[in-house]
Amino acid sequence: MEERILSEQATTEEVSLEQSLRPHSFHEYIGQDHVKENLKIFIEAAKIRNETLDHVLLYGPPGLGKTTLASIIAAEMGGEMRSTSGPAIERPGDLASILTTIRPGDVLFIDEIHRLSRSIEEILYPAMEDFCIDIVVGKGEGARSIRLDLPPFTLVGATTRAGSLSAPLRDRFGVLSRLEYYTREQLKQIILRTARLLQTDIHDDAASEIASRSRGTPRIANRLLRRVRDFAQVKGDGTISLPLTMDALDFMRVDRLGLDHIDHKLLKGVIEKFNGGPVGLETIAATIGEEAETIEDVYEPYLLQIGFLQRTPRGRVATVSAYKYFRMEVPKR
Ligand SMILES: Nc1ncnc2c1ncn2[C@@H]1O[C@H](COP(=O)(O)OP(=O)(O)OP(=O)(O)O)[C@@H](O)[C@H]1O
Repeated sequence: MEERILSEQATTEEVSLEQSLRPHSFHEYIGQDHVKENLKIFIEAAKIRNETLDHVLLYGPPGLGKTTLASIIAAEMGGEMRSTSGPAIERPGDLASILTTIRPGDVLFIDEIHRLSRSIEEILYPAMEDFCIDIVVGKGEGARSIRLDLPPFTLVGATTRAGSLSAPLRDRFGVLSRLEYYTREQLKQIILRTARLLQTDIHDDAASEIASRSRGTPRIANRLLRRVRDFAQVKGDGTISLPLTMDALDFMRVDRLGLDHIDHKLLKGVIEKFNGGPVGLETIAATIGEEAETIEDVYEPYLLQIGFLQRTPRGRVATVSAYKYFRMEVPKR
């Protein structure tokens, strides 16, 4: 997959930067009101009962703030967050060594939890239900299983694919919260907040423009803001104005809806080569030279969200809105 300014995934350089931009409380965390209000009630109830919060599964596209929310949950519960991810836990020992460092009230955050192997999942079940794990020590005939008690903790799992989670694992979460794409106004607030933290002057209309092109995703909003800030520093006086923002984003080939050349290629491919569809995912993948899975996970969700593409049992279909956006004549179907 080629480097993409609009990628929802964090780049290596962004990981530590994002840490410093992360909101630390529900108050600072913009949007996702429904999820926040629910969590606040559950956290308060758990505190009244002097218990840990039930395990939480956060799901939704990348970059919408799942890790941030997990760290806020930990802070609100007065614990620490230990982070790991599905692919990082290869052997039972990997999981056991994290679980045994947990202290009462901590949050164990497992990103990409749908990628845990079955054998690891099975160790997790008693850990989630009864706060204990069974580990095998020794080998061969001398091997025996010992039970270790764990302090009460909250598991926060994050996934972009809730449907890929096994049913027994999904059933062990007491709270399931779906994160939604952010509105333009919410993204604008996030951009203004980040600009303040980066000590950058930005005009209100410029923040709105970046918000419109951020695909409903805070990670992209913050990234575009930083790139536009580079332009402002090199080509202007450091202040982010609307004309400068438009020039910078056009130069980066991010259009007014936050679509780039790959989205254009995909949509125009469906329209021009397949008369608007329906066309199968594999065929689209072959036409634009991307993996089917990448299209499904990375490119398509936003195009579905803005109503440019539809999923039908016979394949993907370009909508009338997509035709109109590209000023193309809508065929009679
Ligand atoms: N609601 C929000 N308010 C302000 N900033 C946010 C919000 N949500 C996310 N951000 C910012 O967006 C960036 C990405 O968020 P985060 O890492 O939590 O996303 P994520 O959903 O966990 O992504 P991934 O699953 O790909 O790791 C962070 O730097 C954070 O500062």
